Amino acid sequence: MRSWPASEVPSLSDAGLPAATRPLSLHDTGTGTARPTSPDGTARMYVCGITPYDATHLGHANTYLSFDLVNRVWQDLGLRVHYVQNATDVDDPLLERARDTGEDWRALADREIQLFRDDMTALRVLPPDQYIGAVEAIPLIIEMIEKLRGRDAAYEVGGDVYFPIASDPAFGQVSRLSREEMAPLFADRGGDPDRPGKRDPLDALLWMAKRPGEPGWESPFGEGRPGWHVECSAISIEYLGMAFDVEGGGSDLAFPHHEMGASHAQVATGERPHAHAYVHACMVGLDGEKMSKSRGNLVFVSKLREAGVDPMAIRMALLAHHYRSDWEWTPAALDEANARLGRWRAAAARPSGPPAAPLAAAVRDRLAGDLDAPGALAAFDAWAAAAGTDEAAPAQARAIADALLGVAL
Ligand SMILES: Nc1ncnc2c1ncn2[C@@H]1O[C@H](COS(=O)(=O)NC(=O)[C@@H](N)CS)[C@@H](O)[C@H]1O
Ligand SMILES: [Zn+2]
Repeated sequence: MRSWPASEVPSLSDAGLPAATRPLSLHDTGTGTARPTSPDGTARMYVCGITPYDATHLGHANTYLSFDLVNRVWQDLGLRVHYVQNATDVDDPLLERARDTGEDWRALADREIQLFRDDMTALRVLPPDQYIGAVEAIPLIIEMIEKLRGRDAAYEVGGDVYFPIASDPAFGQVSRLSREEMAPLFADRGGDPDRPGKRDPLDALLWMAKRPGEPGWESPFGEGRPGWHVECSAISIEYLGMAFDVEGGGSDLAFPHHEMGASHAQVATGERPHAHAYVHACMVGLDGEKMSKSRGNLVFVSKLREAGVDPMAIRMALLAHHYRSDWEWTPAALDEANARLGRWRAAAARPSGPPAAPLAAAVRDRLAGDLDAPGALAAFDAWAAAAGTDEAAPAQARAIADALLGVAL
């Protein structure tokens, strides 16, 4: 599937600034600590994409923006980044929405994915090298399920195929949750713990036999459609291989999605780990609840853009929060971001300013420490508020805002 146009990432050394040196440290859910990412030459990242309906709300945007910072910091360190993202363009919630609205599920997915591409482009989120839909990945998914069957790590219940978590001794090492904590989350997030005939309530669906009125694809285990988690296992391994650097998503993906996906990948390949770090971004809320389709408390990037809001102000409003601390959206956030953007643009339009090398060092230092974007914004505030006579500084400051924060001044 087509991704979206990439905005140019300026090289800070071309702008006359020193090279970055501090490696990026990210909080890894699997170990509960922030650890330096140590890609060998090419940094490999898989970020779970949208299920294409209700795109792109500010929660989605906040998550993709967080991993855009990872991409930019790695590029600033001189690393090549291999970035892969999926789109879950066939799955229960999508088919339900299409049924509710009477729209063809493919048309719904296509329209929402295009909206997502436009919003990501406006927010200057760099595109993945491969943007892969679940439907186009079905041959890969079937291959992975065959591998699991070959390792006796798949079994049938009523025509559907399940993954036995007992086949993975390391199950639980991504989320580090107890079984008591896993059970309710599994039920809440698409699982079917109470289905009779399963060996373990937490066993996850790999392939669902075709239901009447639903799409289905041929497979060696009957006509049907893929389960959710196996889609990201199959796509991530196909394009990145095992032991890639970062698997990313919002915190609601740690369990079951990333746990299960890692388990499928590790059992199917017999290799470990699936990813070196599992990185999870916070939940953005509105009116006291996590912004989510089911609650309908959504603020859409496209609606703000239609209302004439500068996408750079939206980006700055999101960057004002640490990527791992849940927060609530308020209209005031946009006013503050607009004012801040105005101050930065005025400062970067001056004929001279304070030297920019210390600014580059401060922004890099803050971002390298588990993406402290609020700290990086504060460093830029300080530069913008100070006077100086360095005539190269304003252009260098613009390059710093663009390359590291994705903000076009
Ligand atoms: N309120 C929210 N705040 C922050 N991130 C959110 C919020 N709601 C959803 N997300 C994140 O946005 C991304 C897309 O969510 S989604 O559209 O539901 N799609 C999926 O989770 C699957 N297609 C992943 S394979 C996920 O990483 C999810 O964690
Ligand atoms: Zn995923």
